[in-house]
Amino acid sequence: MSTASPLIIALDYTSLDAALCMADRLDPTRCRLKVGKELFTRSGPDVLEALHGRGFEVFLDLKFHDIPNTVAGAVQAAAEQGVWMVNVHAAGGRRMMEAARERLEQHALSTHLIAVTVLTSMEERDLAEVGVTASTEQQVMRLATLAKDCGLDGVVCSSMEAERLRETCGDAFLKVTPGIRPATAAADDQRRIMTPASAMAAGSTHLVVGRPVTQASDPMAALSDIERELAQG
Ligand SMILES: O=C(O)c1cc(=O)[nH]c(=O)n1[C@@H]1O[C@H](COP(=O)(O)O)[C@@H](O)[C@H]1O
Repeated sequence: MSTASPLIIALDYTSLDAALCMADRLDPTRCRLKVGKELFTRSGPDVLEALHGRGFEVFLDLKFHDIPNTVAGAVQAAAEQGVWMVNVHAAGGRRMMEAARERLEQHALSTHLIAVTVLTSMEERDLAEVGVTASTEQQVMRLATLAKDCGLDGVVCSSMEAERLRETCGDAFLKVTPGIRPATAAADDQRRIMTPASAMAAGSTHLVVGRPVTQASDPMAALSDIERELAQG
């Protein structure tokens, strides 16, 4: 089932049962789901089959970062399981991203391939500690431009960079933005955050929302609140 909603709900759970319990409270016509490292490492591909069976499109967020041949193989494996979107780390470089994109093309796989730029949990001092002297924005722009040049469909970035990315990379280049927090929600471990409506206004094409929905006492009500905020602009 395809949805026009920009919302991607992060199923960050420790077991398949817990993830499916949440999926059963959500509606595949109103959101997509994201499966990340913890859930996938625990459940394996079963989770993808179960979510696809419930009609959800799935973003498999394993953030591959390895030598080109290994990443190309992993991206192919993900796409062959029918996921809607898969990601790699742009810091893996041109040859890695091109190999992944070419592998999808060779096998006529239509899964969206996007690249993580700078994690939304990172600030400038975190970048400096790993030897990146550029500002966060400069580093995001550098990696996003490289990802676009390698033929990727878009990037994961914070909504704080989405506006400049829209100017540089255009509307069609996907800007998938985590670090989304309704005004009343806690920031948790996120650093570069925005409200859902501001993130869309800034040029995000998709919003990744985890805890503000999955930890809410009524997740569907929390999702409806976000939809209402988005409709009001
Ligand atoms: O690739 C991601 O999805 C991602 C990239 C990033 O820079 N920051 C980030 O938070 N994420 C993911 O987005 C989700 C955010 O969840 P919440 O902070 O609970 O809304 C988590 O599953 C993260 O793994």
